[in-house]
Amino acid sequence: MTTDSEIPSPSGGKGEASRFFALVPCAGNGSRAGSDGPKQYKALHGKAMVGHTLEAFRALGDTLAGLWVVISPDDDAFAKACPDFRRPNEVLLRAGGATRAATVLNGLKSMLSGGADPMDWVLVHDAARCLVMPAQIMALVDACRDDAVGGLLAQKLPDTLKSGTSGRVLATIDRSDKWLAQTPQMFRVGALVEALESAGDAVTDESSAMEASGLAPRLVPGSAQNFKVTYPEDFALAEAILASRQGSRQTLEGWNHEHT
Ligand SMILES: Nc1ccn([C@@H]2O[C@H](COP(=O)(O)OP(=O)(O)OP(=O)(O)O)[C@@H](O)[C@H]2O)c(=O)n1
Ligand SMILES: C[C@](O)(CO)[C@H](O)COP(=O)(O)O
Repeated sequence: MTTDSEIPSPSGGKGEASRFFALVPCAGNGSRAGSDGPKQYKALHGKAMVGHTLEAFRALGDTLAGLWVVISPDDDAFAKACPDFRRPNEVLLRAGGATRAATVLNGLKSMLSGGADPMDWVLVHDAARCLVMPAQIMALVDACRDDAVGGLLAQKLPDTLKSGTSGRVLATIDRSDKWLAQTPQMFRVGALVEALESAGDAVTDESSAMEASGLAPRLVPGSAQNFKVTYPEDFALAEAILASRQGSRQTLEGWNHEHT
């Protein structure tokens, strides 16, 4: 593993002038969620799940140079779910792949051909992680903008951790160094493309690809509320949390007002 202290700071690129892009993979089927159609289009608290996700990124305003969404080539739901996704810095790409990694890689390559610099940062975030808060995204940006590698939101394990087989416990695992990986995950565009190209389709997140390249991404504490809607019971929980926030958390000012 290469760590921060062993890696030279990026040089030869834009340095301080690097921009920040967000890329939202939105081409999954949601098979574990058991809903009719892809889960990211299910309405929660009056809006499609992906609409809540995009709202959190829009709240960053000028911090983001571009907000990219990658959908399936045959998607017929996004336009109805997010009819206002057409601001000057918003890009919709019909280039979803067979795996999340393929969808992300397709999006990143288009981003590079569309003028992004390899040294620009990209924040990759699941469409299905619709409870992310603008302040959490900014916490990741602030923690990683001077980092040599980049990093991800992640959560320490709140429960005792077991390994098991055939429905029986094998052992209790030391959880002191264990984290649940969340998104956004933030890396330099060029480095992430190279890492995903060599890691292949099997990696389930961007960090895994960077790790396979010998790098050690920074772990930035997220929160339990930034969970990925995955199973049928997750919809009700996400709906209840969105309702409890009463709309104001989706601006940085609103979130700060509520939480300070
Ligand atoms: N080929 C794929 C698979 C997933 N995703 C996206 O990656 C995120 C995380 O994926 P996850 O929810 O785990 O996967 P799904 O394929 O949507 O669900 P499942 O694995 O249950 O089928 C989601 O926003 C999903 O839309 C994608 O863009 N392209
Ligand atoms: C990227 C991710 O959300 C990090 O936890 C997750 O790995 C994607 O979901 P999957 O269940 O691994 O496909």
